Formats: sequence, C-alpha cells, structure tokens
Amino acid sequence: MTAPLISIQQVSKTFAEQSVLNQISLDIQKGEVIAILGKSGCGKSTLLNLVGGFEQPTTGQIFLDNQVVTKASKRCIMLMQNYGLLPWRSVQKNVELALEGTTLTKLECQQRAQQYLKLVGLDSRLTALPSELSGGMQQRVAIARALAIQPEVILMDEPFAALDTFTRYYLQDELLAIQKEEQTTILLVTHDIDEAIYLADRIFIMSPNPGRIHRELQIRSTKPRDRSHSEFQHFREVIFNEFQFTHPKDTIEYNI
Ligand SMILES: Nc1ncnc2c1ncn2[C@@H]1O[C@H](COP(=O)(O)OP(=O)(O)OP(=O)(O)O)[C@@H](O)[C@H]1O
Repeated sequence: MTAPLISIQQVSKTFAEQSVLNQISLDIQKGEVIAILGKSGCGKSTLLNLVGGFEQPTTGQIFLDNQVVTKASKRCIMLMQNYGLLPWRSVQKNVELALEGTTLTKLECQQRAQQYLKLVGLDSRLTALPSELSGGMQQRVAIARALAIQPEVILMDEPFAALDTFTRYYLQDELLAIQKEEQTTILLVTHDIDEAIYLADRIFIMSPNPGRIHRELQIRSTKPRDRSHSEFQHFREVIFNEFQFTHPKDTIEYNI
C-alpha cells in the first residue's frame, strides 16, 4: 500500500479542562472518501479543524503528504456548514475570491468560477448577492467555491444538511463524479447515515466523552450505489444498531 495522504497519529485535543478527542489514529489514502458519524458533541468538527490546520492537537500529530500540518493551506479546503460567503460580493465574485493568489489569470478565474457554478446549477445567478438566494443555493455556491480551487483534500462539515432531498441527491452524485475524475480525497462529517453509506469508502463511527473512534466500516461496492440494494440496507442496519436506533420487535406497540 502507498503512503497515506493524511495520517492522523495519536491525536488528542483538550479545550480548557475538557478532553474532546482522545488518541485518534487514522490513515487516509489519496482519493478516499471518509465519512465520520457520531452523536452531537463527540468531536467530529474538532477533528476536521485539526486536519485543516485551523486548530492544533494537544498531543499527537497530523501529516498531509508526509508534512506536519501546522496551518491551513489551499491543498486542504474546508467546506463550512454556514457557507462562509461574503454578503457584499456576487455569487461569481465569491467563487473567484477563492482563486485569488493562484497562478490563474483573471480571465481563467472567471471561467473556472463559471464552470463550477454551472455544475451546481447556478449559472443563471452569477450576479446575484448571497442574500438573494435560498439557503440551499448559498450552500451550492460554497460547494462550487471549494471545488473550483481543485484542492487535494476537501473537508466537509455537514455540506448538504440544508438542502432539499433532490438537490442533495443531485449534488452527492456530482461530487462523486468530480471526486472520481480528480481523485480528490474527502473527509466528510455528517449526521445523515444514508449520505455516509452512499458516498464513503470507509465510515468511522465516533463515541463521545472524550471523542474516539469506536468502529470502522469499509464499503467496497462500486459507486454510484443503489440506495435500495440489500448491501445498503445491511450497512444502514449495522449503523442503526451502533446508535441503538433499532428496537426489539416484540417491544414495539402499534396503536391503530
Ligand atoms: N474552540 C473551542 N473551545 C472550547 N470548546 C470547544 C471548542 N470547539 C469545540 N469545543 C467543544 O468540544 C466539544 C466537541 O465539539 P465539536 O463541535 O467538535 O463536536 P461535533 O461532534 O462536531 O458536534 P455537532 O455534531 O453538534 O456539530 C463540544 O463540547 C464543544 O463545546
């Protein structure tokens, strides 16, 4: 096996007196899609922040391409829950902004921005301000902006949570197509079990207090996956059991 693109080595994180992450170790290969599932507060976002270089581990180290992560870089982009768009800039300018400081010319930046905005279905809203768009559309701008940078790693914190089901399915498929073509490595935090099974090569289930990796599931079936396939149902059941969402059949009461 080749050297991992991301190597998280015995990482712990403490905020004030609170131990948030404890001894997380995880290697991620280039081109893998990794989903992190876990109850609220178990440290998922903290783990993404550490990988992105926005926070530093209390102990342990994180390597990106064999180099210790000490600060944020454009090789590893975070796609935020709250979009992070500049309200005074148009949709197109918000995407172009992310390309400033690269080797692209102004014209290339404009073309690249338009290309990715078209991909997320917003080519007719290039001049709109973020406030003129729905929450779901704003998230699509944020997705276009992250993809336009063509980073090696995209960190996603609940990227599709604000979207309606159809837009979410559409963007999940688009993301997979781009990810396959560009071999982007994706680390995805989600509360959506189906999204994790649909997108991920491996799913890590975290447990809280302090946050640690409780279980790893590998999903080998080819993508795009059939949500109604028996293997999909199998993983759904395994994960539901982990979170104890299932009830023994004989205790269920039906009131008709
Ligand atoms: N910068 C910070 N300073 C202090 N405490 C923090 C900081 N960031 C996170 N925490 C704490 O760390 C714990 C884990 O937070 P985190 O956001 O990583 O969890 P999460 O699993 O992503 O939660 P959710 O699913 O609700 O987004 C929480 O108790 C939170 O209050």
